[in-house]
Amino acid sequence: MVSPVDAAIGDFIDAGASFITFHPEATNHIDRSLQLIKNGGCKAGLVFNPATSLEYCKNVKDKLDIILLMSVNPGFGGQAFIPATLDKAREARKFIDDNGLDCRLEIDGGVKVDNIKEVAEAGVDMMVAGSAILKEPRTIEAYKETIDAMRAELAQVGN
Ligand SMILES: O=C(CO)[C@@H](O)[C@H](O)COP(=O)(O)O
Repeated sequence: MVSPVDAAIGDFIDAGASFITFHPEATNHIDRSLQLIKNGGCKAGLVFNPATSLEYCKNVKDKLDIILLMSVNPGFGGQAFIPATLDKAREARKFIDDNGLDCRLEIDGGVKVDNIKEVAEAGVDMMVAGSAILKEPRTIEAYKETIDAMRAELAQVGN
């Protein structure tokens, strides 16, 4: 979680970012921060901590290219997935679909082989997985095995 938001946006644009997201509670002017990102040619979005309401989306929906739901309290990898995030994902998916938005729905935190299918079934289309993949043994083969297992789970979505 970075604050102040607006001062950092230019740095990320200059560094070549394609998507820039920020926490709504970290800026004084959500609409202005989203506009700054879009004016810089990047896709823009909001990040929601587990206890932060999706209400912030309502008045800026035309500027949202991505909604990112934190499924842990940000800080470090290896935390357990917070199950209530699944309801929040369903709520966000409904908001995106009801408003006909061209907006990705991402989740970050505690995503593993054994919950990635449930996450996708809640309407999420981008997942961040850290410790599930980057664990011992730290080999390309081991990483691939986990990613393949995740892909196999995703192929079962809806079954
Ligand atoms: O930034 C954060 C949490 O602060 C996340 O990106 C996690 O680092 C993802 O790691 P896992 O929860 O998958 O281990």
